Amino acid sequence: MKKALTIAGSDTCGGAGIQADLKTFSAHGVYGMSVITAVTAQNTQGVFGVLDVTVDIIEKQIDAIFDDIDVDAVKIGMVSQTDTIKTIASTLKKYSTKNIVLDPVMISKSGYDLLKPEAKEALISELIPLATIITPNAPEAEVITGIKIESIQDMEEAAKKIYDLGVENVLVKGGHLSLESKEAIDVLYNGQDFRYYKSPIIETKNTHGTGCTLSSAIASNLALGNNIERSVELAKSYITIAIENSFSIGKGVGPTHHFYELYKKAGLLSE
Ligand SMILES: Nc1ncnc2c1ncn2[C@@H]1O[C@H](COP(=O)(O)OP(=O)(O)O)[C@@H](O)[C@H]1O
Ligand SMILES: Cc1ncc(COP(=O)(O)O)c(N)n1
Repeated sequence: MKKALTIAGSDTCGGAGIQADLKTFSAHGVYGMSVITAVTAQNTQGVFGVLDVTVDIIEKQIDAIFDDIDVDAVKIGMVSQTDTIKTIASTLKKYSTKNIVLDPVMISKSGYDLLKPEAKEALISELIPLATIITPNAPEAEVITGIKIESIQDMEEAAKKIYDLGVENVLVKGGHLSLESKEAIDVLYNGQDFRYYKSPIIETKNTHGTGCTLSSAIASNLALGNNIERSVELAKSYITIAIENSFSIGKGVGPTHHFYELYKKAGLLSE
């Protein structure tokens, strides 16, 4: 059994964060484990409070996993504040951690700062160099690079600039861009060439946790032994099916669908 770890925040309503990651791992037939960095009180309409877990307990959670269990892939999501970031980086460095997928979560769809603005520098200097792949959406790539992103060319320029910060692969996601092509295009850069992952834009308000789901699907596929290009391709199909089958559970932005049978039917799972 392959094993994946998510280091992220808890989302009470289950659409994003730790909960989305564990559902995604399960749907891929990967055993899921979690290190909780922050507890949020949120629903489909907003985030109403955040309690940051102490750095001592974050370190102990990471040690508890790695001292005992082989981890095939790690996904990092909401990291909240500078001390949390420094602790995650220094603790992960103690172990020969492979396949690290970094989703640089900054602002929730409902507009709440899930990363304190002053912690951006630590995310760039401490976590980016550890990552196998980073998956910023367009606004996050803008914050990291200072480049205004309105086109595929802008995404490519930002991907190159982020690559130069020391990460092996960069996937700039285009879900937030309204491109003339009416496609959701993600751009992957590996330091040499670009690859483009496209799907039709699905008209729905229910996109809570799409970034969390995509990054944990990439981590699942890396854990299963796929290379980066194939893992991103499979994960893009997974998130597209998850959004196509998204649904309303409250009054606001609903979650995507993690149902094993859907992915099996689409031929996305090996068994
Ligand atoms: N309406 C949509 N239709 C199809 N794909 C989408 C849609 N919105 C986002 N995506 C895809 O979902 C994934 C997550 O993207 P995005 O929403 O940009 O991330 P985030 O949740 O981090 O803001 C990307 O692969 C993106 O292309
Ligand atoms: C704990 C946690 N992690 C990440 C997100 C981002 O998800 P979204 O961008 O869909 O709001 C979130 N809302 N909550």
